[in-house]
Formats: sequence, C-alpha cells, structure tokens
Amino acid sequence: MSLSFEGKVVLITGAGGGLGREYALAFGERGASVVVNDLGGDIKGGGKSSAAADKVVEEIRAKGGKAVANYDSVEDGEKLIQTALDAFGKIDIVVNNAGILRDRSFARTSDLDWDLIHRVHLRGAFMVTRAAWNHMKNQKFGRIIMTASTAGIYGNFGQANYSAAKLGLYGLANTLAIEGRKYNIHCNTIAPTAGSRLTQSVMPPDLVESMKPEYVAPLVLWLCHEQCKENGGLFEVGGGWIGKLRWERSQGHIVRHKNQRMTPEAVRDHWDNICDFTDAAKPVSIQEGLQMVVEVLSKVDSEGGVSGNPTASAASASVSSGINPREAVGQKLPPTSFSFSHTQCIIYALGVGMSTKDPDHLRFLYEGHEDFSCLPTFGVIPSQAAMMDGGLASVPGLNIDFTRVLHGEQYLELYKPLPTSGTLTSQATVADVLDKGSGAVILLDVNTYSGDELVCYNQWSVFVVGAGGFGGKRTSDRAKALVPPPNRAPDAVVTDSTTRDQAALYRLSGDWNPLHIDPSFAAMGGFKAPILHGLCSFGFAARHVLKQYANNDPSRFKAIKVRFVKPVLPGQSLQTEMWKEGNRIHIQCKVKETDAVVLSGAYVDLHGAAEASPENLTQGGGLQSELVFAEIGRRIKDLGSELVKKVNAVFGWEITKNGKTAAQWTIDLKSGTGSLHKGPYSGKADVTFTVSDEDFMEVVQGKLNPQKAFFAGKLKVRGNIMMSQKLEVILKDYAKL
Ligand SMILES: CCCCCCC[C@@H](O)CC(=O)SCCNC(=O)CCNC(=O)[C@H](O)C(C)(C)COP(=O)(O)OP(=O)(O)OC[C@H]1O[C@@H](n2cnc3c(N)ncnc32)[C@H](O)[C@@H]1OP(=O)(O)O
Repeated sequence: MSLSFEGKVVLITGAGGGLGREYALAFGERGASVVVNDLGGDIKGGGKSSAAADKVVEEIRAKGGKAVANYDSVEDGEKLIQTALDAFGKIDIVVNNAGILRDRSFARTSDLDWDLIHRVHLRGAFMVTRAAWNHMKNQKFGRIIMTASTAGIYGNFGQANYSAAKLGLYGLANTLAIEGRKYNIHCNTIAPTAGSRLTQSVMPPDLVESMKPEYVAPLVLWLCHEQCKENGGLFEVGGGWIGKLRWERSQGHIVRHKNQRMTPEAVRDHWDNICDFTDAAKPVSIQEGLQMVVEVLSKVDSEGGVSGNPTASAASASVSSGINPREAVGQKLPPTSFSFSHTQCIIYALGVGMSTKDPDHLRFLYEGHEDFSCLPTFGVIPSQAAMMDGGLASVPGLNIDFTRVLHGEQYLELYKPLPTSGTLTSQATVADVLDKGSGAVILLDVNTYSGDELVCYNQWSVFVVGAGGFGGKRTSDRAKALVPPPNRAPDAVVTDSTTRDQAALYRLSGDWNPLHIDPSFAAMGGFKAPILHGLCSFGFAARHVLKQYANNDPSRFKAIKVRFVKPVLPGQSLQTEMWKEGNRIHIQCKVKETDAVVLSGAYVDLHGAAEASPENLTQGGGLQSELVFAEIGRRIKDLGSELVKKVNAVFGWEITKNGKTAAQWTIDLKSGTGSLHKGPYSGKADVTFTVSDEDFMEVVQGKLNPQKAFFAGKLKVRGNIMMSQKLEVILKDYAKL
C-alpha cells in the first residue's frame, strides 16, 4: 500500500527551493494540500520575493495537486498557520525547514550573526509550531519535523551560531514529543545531508550534486504519515541512507563518600571509570538520568549501613526495563542493618496520621508515656532499607526502571511486639518474579532479626509497570494470598483524613521516592500530582483496626496483608471498612471523595480468644475478660437468678505466673466496674467493664453466651491488660455473700 496524504494539510517552511521544495512536491503528489512558505530571501537572510514560493505552487498545481503560497517570515508563525486555515480549514503537518547561514569563525561571530541565525531557525520553528499546536491538539493529530544538522550534533568549524541553533531544535523536539504524545502529535528531528543553497558553500560541487534532496524527502514523508509511530527520534539522512541516533551513557563512577568532601582529585583518579563505555546504558528519558542520581544519593547516604560496595551496586542500577526472572529468583540481597530510637517510632506514627488530638494516640507519640510503644506496622520500615538503598538494584537479572515501580502488595507478620529502639538486621530474598502482562511483579521475602531472634517477616510485592510480557509465570505459590471480605455490609467503618503534607511527612521514615513529593517526577510517571506512599495508607488502615478491635494494643497485632489497587493523593480521606470474622479483621479502604477502592483483599489478623485457653493464655485482655465473664455467669447461675438482685458481690480473679501472682482483679457486679489491684499495671485501676443490666441478666440466666456477647460488643472492656507470655490462669472466688 502506498502512503497517501489525501485529506492532510501540510505546511513546509522555506519550500521555495532545495529540500523544502522537494518535500512540497512529494506531499503534493501524494494528495496533501500544501502551504508553500518562502520569504524569497537570500541565504544570509536578506531580501524578499514571492517568486520562489509561487513557482513551487505552480509546479504542484500543474501535477494536479493542491497548494497555496505564503511569503511571511517564520517569525510570524501565526500568519503561516492562518494561510493553511484560510485555504484548507486545518493544519496537520508542519515541516520546519527554513534556514539561513551566517558562517564565521567563532572569534568573528557578531551579535547579529548569532541573533539572526537563532531567530530564523530556533525562534522561527517555535513560532510556527506554537501557532499550529492547539489545532493539532484539538484534532488529536499532528506531525512535526524539526531540521537539525550534523553541524549541531558534531560541531563544525565556522558554524558556532548555526550549530547551537540546530541542536536547540533537537532539544525543542524532545520536549514536544513528550508533551504531544497523548494528543497523537509526534515530533521528530532530521539532520539531512543534501546538496542545497546552504551546503554548496561547504561541500565540493560533485558531492552537492550527488546528495539529492529527493534522497531525504521519503524519510520526512514517512515520519509525517499517520501510520508512523516514531516520536522523538533523531535521524541522519543523506544519499539514500538513513540512520537513527541515540544517547549512550557510561556506567560511571561514584566519586564521593558519606560525610566527605567531593574533590577534583577523586574525579581525576576515577576518570577512566567515568569515561568507560563498557556496558553503557542507553537512556531515553529524563527519569532515567534522575533515577541514577537518586540511587547514588541514597547509596552514599547509606554507606556504612549496607554491606557491599556502594559503587558497584549503584553502577548495576542499570536502566533497561528488561527482567530476566531466571537469574533473579532465589537471589539474596545484601543484608542491611537498621538502627533506630523512639524518634523513628514517633515520626512513623505521625507519618501514618496519628495525632495528639486523639488521646489514645499518645502512647505512640510520646516517649515519656508509660505505655510508649511502636506501631506494629513500623515492622515494614527496617525491611524497606534492604531494598531501597540500592539493594534491589544490585540483583542480577532485575534491571528495573525505578521510575515505573509501584508498590503492589504487602504482607507483614510480627513474631513479637516491636521494640522502641535498637538495631535490627534484615535479610531479603527474591522469592519470585511474575509476569502480569501489564507489569512484572517482584516478590521479596524479608526476615528481620534482633540479634538471632526473628522479629518479623515481610513480603513485598513490587509492581514494575510496563515490564510484563517477558513470558514468565503469572502466579506463585510463594505469594501471600489476598482474601476477599465477607459478603455483607461492613461491621465497622472508620473515616480519617490524610493531610496535604502526609507524603512529605511519611518520607521521613525512609522511603525517599520522589514520586511522593516531586510534581515533575510524578508527572513523568503519568500521575497528575505526587501520590501517597502505599505503606502510608497501609499504616492508616492497620491503626484503624487496632483501635476498633484491639483497643490500640500493639501486642494484639499479628499480621496484615493488603493490595494497593489505586493510588491515593495526599489530602484525600481514607475510609476503612472492617468485617470481623473471629480474629481476622477483613478490611477494604476507599477514598471517600471518589469512592474508589484503594486497598483490597486486605485483612489484619489479631491475637485473641480463638487461639487461647485458660491453660494456654498467651494474649489479650479481651480473652481474660471473656473467661471471667463466663465464670461469673456460671457461678451466678449456680446461685440462682433470684439471688442476683441481692448480689452486692465483688468477684475477683488472679493471674499467676510461675506460681507467683502476676495480676489481681476485682469486679463489682453491681456497678459493673472492675479494677486492677496488683500486677504489671498496678495502681492504675485502668480497666472498666461495662454491661447493661439487661445483657447481664441474660448472661446470668445462661441465655447469652458471654463470649458472643463480648464479640457483639455487649460486654465492653476498656483498658490495658495485655500479657505476652504464657500464663497460668487461676480464677478465685472472692464472693462476699
Ligand atoms: C526499591 C523498591 C521498593 C519499592 C516499593 C515501593 C516504593 C514506593 O515508594 C512506591 C509506592 O508507594 S507507589 C504507591 C502505592 N501503590 C499504588 O498506588 C499502586 C496502585 N495500583 C495500581 O495503580 C494498579 O493496581 C497497578 C498499576 C499496580 C496494576 O494495574 P493494571 O496494570 O491495570 O493491572 P490489572 O489489569 O488490574 O491486573 C493485571 C494483573 O496484575 C495483577 N495486579 C493488579 N494490581 C496489582 C497489584 N497492586 N499488585 C500485584 N498485582 C497486581 C492483577 O491481579 C492481574 O493479574 P492476574 O490476572 O494474574 O490476577
């Protein structure tokens, strides 16, 4: 099928002769309506005549084509586009071809030499293209050609002004290619070598003769055709040959160390490494440049914390998005060590939205609080260091484009409550790499230890957008499964606002990904604004559960799993829906403003009643109170219900550990209050039981199972009566009848 331009309107600047004329004739022949622009000046920019453009228009018309002339300077871009609109009603294709020369050796280049060249080439292309831009945007089609030069790409004696303007056009094209992409506007650049008025002064005559413009025009036509997907390309073309150019960047070398000045001597000493193009990268976007710098910064910052050679692992952060799973699976990342104090615990709690506005949050925000604790989901932070600090980049086979990384899923399981300070080490392994079509998923298992003791386990699921389709498997038995919520209305819903600065605050916990703070970086990833860290929403949801179902008691927390389905923007409100099924709390999070589900298939597992028995009591105030109520119910039932009203009883019980009293409790049945007399929280009397008279009677009469009543929220226990060790429970009757 031949390439037709029927129905397309094309403007070619400087089309009175040479390359421009050739393009105009070729487009005209293939059905395009052509605006032939030429000022009719000399090659130095002097003079003005309509003859050149008119002649080409006549040639096109003589062959049955459609063409009109325009004689304006390209600096009057609007007028050129208006000619196209007046004559043909639209503009589809702009070929920026017009140009002049004022060659001088650099020392002799005058202001005028410089300015004229820039005005015609660079400013002219800008004015013409800008005038066409909105028309192209609105019609969702546009093709733009910039004409650069090998003088710009490689330099050429006597052409400082021209070289600078010509390479400037390539820079302009690069950005137009990005901004135009979503409107189907493509912008490509050619560096033609052809015999023309401009080249006859610098080329031997026989070469000028053999480098015919007709050997360039076919490339221009192809790049401007609607079938051509090329965008942002740079091509050298001449004599019937076409080649594409691209950038190459050496792996480079980090020449500074943490807390040390960077010196010119270090640059000198590593010059060979800096300039070594072995395994060079071929970056195609600004993100890739930025990516390297971000990684280097975090690499240098973490020097001393991460084992391994920072230079080597930063260098291996190569930027191709290809993934070879065979090499990566089973690979261990360098172990990392994470030292923290109460400061990190508090910053994290603030990062996931805790506030002194809620008095219950104080225990996570004030190191002087008698129950100061670390939020359980802080357990992701030590393991994060294992991947962030270039660790993931150092795995052979995982050549990840980090600008495309989104957090996919997270599983965290705690084996003991987290300390509020100390040093934890983490060991990460690539558990699997999955091909999800639209992306690749990397599963990372990370064990975190305090000394030899395993504190927690994380499974990170990293979604690399656009890196799928490598032919790998889609599912893995290594992946922690998602669990859908029960099919009923949620048992509880908590709504909470994130702040505009939520991501700025959460970053302080160590995920410095610019995606969460830098608008231009976010835009490069395709987001309108920086998005919230997945683990920030995760932290919000987990603490909602902890408050709703575990009385904010961190030691009740066992595990959490979530999938990040859609991004959240800082400032949006999160709505956590919860379903209680035994000790599993299913959760789903929505953004309130949009009703979009952002966390799905998620749950929190709590330690609690179902796992314990009086003989093996490991966790939970709830459990203890259930046992107590069951016992109270049984005993009062024995007494006979008619006695209940007369009861002015105080029942009590005691927990012993290794034969010694660990805690002693009493409960006043009449007032329905209980208090702690002795034990780890001695003197605080911080426990209150409340139960309505009605429900109490039902328990007493055996109609209401105390455990069910507890879970149905009819028996309420407030306070902190957590025991983490295995305890022996002895109930004692202190009834005074
Ligand atoms: C140093 C490294 C550490 C990095 C850690 C992270 C660093 C952080 O700074 C980064 C972040 O916090 S990013 C913010 C949090 N994450 C997000 O906002 C992502 C939200 N999710 C999405 O946009 C899409 O789900 C999206 C884009 C992920 C997928 O959407 P689609 O491409 O439309 O996929 P879809 O067609 O729905 O499904 C295709 C297959 O992929 C599976 N899938 C979907 N979402 C997934 C997810 N979130 N995680 C894992 N797998 C996911 C689907 O199940 C489907 O596979 P299958 O057919 O086998 O079920």
